[in-house]
Amino acid sequence: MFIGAIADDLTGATDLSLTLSREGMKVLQIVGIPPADLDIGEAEAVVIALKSRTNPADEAVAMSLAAAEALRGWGARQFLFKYCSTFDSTDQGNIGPVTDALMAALGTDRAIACPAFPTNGRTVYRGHLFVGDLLLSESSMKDHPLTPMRDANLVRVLGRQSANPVSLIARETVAAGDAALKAAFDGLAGIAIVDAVDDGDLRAIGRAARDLPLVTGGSGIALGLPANFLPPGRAAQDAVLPVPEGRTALLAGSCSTATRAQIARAIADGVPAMQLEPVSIAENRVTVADAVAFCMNAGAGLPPLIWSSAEPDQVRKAQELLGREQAGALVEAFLARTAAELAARGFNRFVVAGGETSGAVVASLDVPALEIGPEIDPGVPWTRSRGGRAPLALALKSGNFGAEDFFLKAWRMLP
Ligand SMILES: Nc1ncnc2c1ncn2[C@@H]1O[C@H](COP(=O)(O)OP(=O)(O)O)[C@@H](O)[C@H]1O
Ligand SMILES: O=C(O)[C@@H](O)C(=O)COP(=O)(O)O
Repeated sequence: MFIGAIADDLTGATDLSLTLSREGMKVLQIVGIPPADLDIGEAEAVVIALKSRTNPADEAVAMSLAAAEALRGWGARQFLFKYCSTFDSTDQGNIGPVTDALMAALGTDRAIACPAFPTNGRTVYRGHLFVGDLLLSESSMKDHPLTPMRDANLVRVLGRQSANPVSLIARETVAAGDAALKAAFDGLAGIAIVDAVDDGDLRAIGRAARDLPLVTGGSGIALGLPANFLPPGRAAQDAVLPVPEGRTALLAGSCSTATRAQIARAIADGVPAMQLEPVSIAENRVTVADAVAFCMNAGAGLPPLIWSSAEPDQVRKAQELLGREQAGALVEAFLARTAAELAARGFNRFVVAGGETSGAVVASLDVPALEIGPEIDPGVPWTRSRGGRAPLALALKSGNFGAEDFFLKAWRMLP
């Protein structure tokens, strides 16, 4: 096994698995910390999907170290810590503490950090993260329900989270050729934010990172890594998919701008939709049984959508009443229980919007591992469950990814 990856959320893990498999690697994505005796078969990359992005830092560190230990046991030659392309974190963590802990566990004094994902508009220039044309701090990420991002200077952001020195390797060095970039990596002490504005930069970073024990970043950082290990000319892996006939449910807990637009579009296109609201859940005015009945009665046409996504003002109000974590946890648990009940009633295809939401839903569905299927939109593949009670097709969408017609596009791709 070549690349051992630890992803801090489930949609991030599928995003990364898609990139690695398109670059030719045989990828196995595991959900949660695996048993030590799990057979990884012929996998050349193993991606362990955690749900550690918003946990207390010590929990995230403990989970990540346990995942690293499993990957080490399978002989990983290089470790990759995957976090969000919008660097979702707080001053307490978890990108810094987890990177520090992995560096210590791997016995290395250096690592690079690059969340760039140019295909989806995330670029890093002079250490500043851009989302499209906006600085991170001016993008909708400033209002994220769990990890509001109000500083675009990643050297500063990571500097507040990490005990290691944090420096910048600027675009000039990235563009100066492989030898110059490798020399910069060789001379590094601590963690370097690395600029990248296009896929060419990411491939150059990948080549230069060949000997680094630990690489961290968004899925883009994986573009150039497989070629360091695979024979030349390896083609993209076949996308697997077919699942038995069954019903589809659409579940949305992401409050991102993209997901809200996708919900509006799906409703405009005629999808039967039921809106959730955290305070109503807390007061038992809406129950899982209501949501299940709604889906069961939705008829044989377009798939039903259960959604909680709200504008920043509404999210703030719910959080003031319930607490930030409690509001999120209530919605996550509601959608997760709804999915489990639906799975028991013949639904075997789920489209889920939101990283934390997907983590909660998949945890309730008994899915030990995932195989990567065809891409729906950049960074979002269909996946098929491996192991577990019954085969499921799962499209796990990062909140801000996907075109406006994502929900029905995903649904229409299934046989
Ligand atoms: N109406 C709402 N009010 C408050 N929090 C909400 C609401 N709807 C969803 N949430 C919570 O917001 C969080 C969204 O995070 P996530 O699912 O990771 O989406 P994203 O991929 O956009 O980051 C989840 O914890 C979810 O339960
Ligand atoms: O890197 C990314 O942007 C995604 O892979 C990702 O991690 C997004 O997280 P969520 O928006 O919480 O789904």
